This record gives sequence, C-alpha cells and structure tokens, in this order.
Amino acid sequence: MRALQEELLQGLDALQLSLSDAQVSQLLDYLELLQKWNRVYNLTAVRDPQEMLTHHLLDSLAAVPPLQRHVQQQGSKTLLDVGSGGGLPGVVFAICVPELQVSCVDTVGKKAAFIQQAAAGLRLANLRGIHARVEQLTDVYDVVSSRAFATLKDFTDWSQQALAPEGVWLAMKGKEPVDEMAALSSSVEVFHVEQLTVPMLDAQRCIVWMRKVVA
Ligand SMILES: C[S@@+](CC[C@H](N)C(=O)[O-])C[C@H]1O[C@@H](n2cnc3c(N)ncnc32)[C@H](O)[C@@H]1O
Repeated sequence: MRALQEELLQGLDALQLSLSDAQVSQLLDYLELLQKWNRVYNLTAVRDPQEMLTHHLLDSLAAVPPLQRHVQQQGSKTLLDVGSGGGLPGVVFAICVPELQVSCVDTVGKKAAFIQQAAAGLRLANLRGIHARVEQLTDVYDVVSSRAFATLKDFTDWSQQALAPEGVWLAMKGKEPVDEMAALSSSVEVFHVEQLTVPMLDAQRCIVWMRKVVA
C-alpha cells in the first residue's frame, strides 16, 4: 500500500491536483474497497492493484482538473455518472469535488449497491448509487458524465432527459472519437474536445464536452 500511496502522490503532483490528506486517504481506501469487493461484485476486469491505480484511479483523476474548472465557472451542483460500474469516475469525482452531489447510475443492482457501500465506508455524504437504466431517470443534473460506457450518440440519446437545460455532458474517451462525434444527433453539439495526459499511462485520452443545441 505504501508504494501505491507514493505513486498516487506522484500522479497527483503531475496532474497539479492539490488534495487534502483526507482526500488522498479516501482515494486509497476506495482502491482497497474496489480490490476487496471485485471478486464478489465483479466490478472490473482489472485485478492487479498497480494496474487499478494507473488504469482506473489516475485515469479518472486526469479528468478532475477540467471538472473543477467547469464547476467553478458554472457553479454546477449535481453530477450524474452513467454506467458507473465500480464507481469510475463517479466515486473519484465525489472525493475530489466535494461541493458536487454525485449520483452513479448502473443497471446492475450489485454495482449500485457497491456505490452505496463505498459512500458509507468512505463517509461521502455527497455520493449515492442508483440502480436503474439511465433512460428511466426523471431528475435532472448539471453535469452528466460517462467513461467506457457507449458511443457518444447512445450516451447522449439515453441521458438527454437527465441533463438540465443549461447542463453539459462530459464523456471520457480515448483517442478523439471523430466518427462518433459526426454521428451525434442534431440536437447535441460538441463545444470542446479537451486532451488529457494520464500520469504513468502511455495512452491517448480526452474529454468530449457536449451540450444541447438551443432551438
Ligand atoms: C464497461 S462498464 C464501465 C464502467 C465504468 N464507467 C468504468 O469506466 O470502469 C459499463 C457499465 O454501464 C452499465 N450500463 C449499461 N447500460 C446502461 C444503462 N442503459 N443505464 C445505466 N447503466 C448501464 C453496465 O452495467 C456497466 O456497469
């Protein structure tokens, strides 16, 4: 665990992400919970703790500075993470951006139950798990995020009723998904593609920021 902590701190440094000791502890405790419950809940195919740190934790943390900037500029208060699985990036966002109320929705009951368990175990009053299909949700959110979920078209089509009129979609993607962007419905526009650098991971990553087109 000590080695993981060192690497996490190095990663946060590289991202210029300043977190409190309590937040760093919550991130490490979350990693431990993921490892512990992965066998039971089948939360992720990644089993190796080292790989979980780079491929899941640091990968999700790379999106935190852009999210913080957005929240500060727009005063966003709520975020929905769609197809959150074991809580990526939703749990990481809840830890690092405590002013946001984060809801993680997943169709698989045991994954939503894990999020509830993580919220209690990590004492995150701003996190909840919802067991549902995103298409069924009736509340609206300021930010709707996803990672490794679906094409941009399916993501935005299925979650459009859950996005507040002035809200934004934050889709975490690998290489800039040019074909997926071209296939979006005409009611959705991409307003920014933001390149990300993930520490200790040699891979292309970006955020596709989208919003509803005002008719
Ligand atoms: C490949 S996993 C990605 C998990 C996580 N976001 C990550 O990056 O590791 C996709 C998740 O989406 C969930 N899912 C699929 N269709 C969904 C829907 N319509 N509404 C909510 N969740 C859905 C699946 O159960 C699965 O947990």
